[in-house]
Amino acid sequence: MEPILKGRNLVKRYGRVTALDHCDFDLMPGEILAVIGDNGAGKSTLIKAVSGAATPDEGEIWLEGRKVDFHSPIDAREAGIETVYQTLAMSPALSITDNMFMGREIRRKGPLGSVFRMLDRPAMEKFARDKLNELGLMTIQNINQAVETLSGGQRQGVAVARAAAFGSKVIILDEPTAALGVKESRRVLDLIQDVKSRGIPIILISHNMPHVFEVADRIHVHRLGKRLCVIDPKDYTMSDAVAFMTGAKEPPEQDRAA
Ligand SMILES: Nc1ncnc2c1ncn2[C@@H]1O[C@H](COP(=O)(O)OP(=O)(O)OP(=O)(O)O)[C@@H](O)[C@H]1O
Repeated sequence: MEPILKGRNLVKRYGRVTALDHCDFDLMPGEILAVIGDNGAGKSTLIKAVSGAATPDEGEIWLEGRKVDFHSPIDAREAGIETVYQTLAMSPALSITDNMFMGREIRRKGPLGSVFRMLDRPAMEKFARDKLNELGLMTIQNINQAVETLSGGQRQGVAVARAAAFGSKVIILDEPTAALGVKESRRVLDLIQDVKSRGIPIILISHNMPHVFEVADRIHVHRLGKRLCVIDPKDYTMSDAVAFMTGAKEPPEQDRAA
């Protein structure tokens, strides 16, 4: 099976710091791939490279077997890679519906839409409601409620629903549970599984080992700017993973990345 998203030999330097040092990366279709690593290992830089937020100095990125060259997050988004950052890009004062669309609004049919740019609000509200429903997020009562009135978990839910709604091929979640309580984290983990069950692969960056071990199919361990190994969470303990991450222990040969 070919990876849906693949990085080869990625290098990114910031002055004297090499944040990515000939790094490889593979996301397989339909999987949840966790990316773990110590602070400063280069996880965010890797994610920025595959999501268009940073241009690598060297190396190649392939999406569905085609080489891609992203110059901005918009390029990546248009190609089907949606990133949900911990600091959610949402407008708190706007409604859930408006936040779901942001730049992709449905216009009225005919000249009212094309000339006067009038929005088809009923269609937008229906779409938003359907999408939240599909993902079991209808604890949200009112689709026209401002996002600032939602709980942290619900906001994360809206952001993930937005990513899942627009035909994404890959969803990247950066520390989705970091700011959440136990119950809200639970909801977000369930939501991640739901998105996976729709066939959309997910890259999950997280420092939370129990969460990683609960949902990930494979774990990419990042150390010193590159992929050290990829492990199956069923074969290792959380303390093994942390030991690989920090360099306290070396992974066995068969799991080492080339
Ligand atoms: N814009 C930048 N300018 C200069 N140095 C940077 C920049 N972005 C990242 N770095 C450096 O690159 C290295 C990798 O950083 P990165 O943020 O990718 O690590 P990380 O694994 O995501 O860390 P954390 O878990 O702490 O978020 C670090 O040494 C960091 O200081």
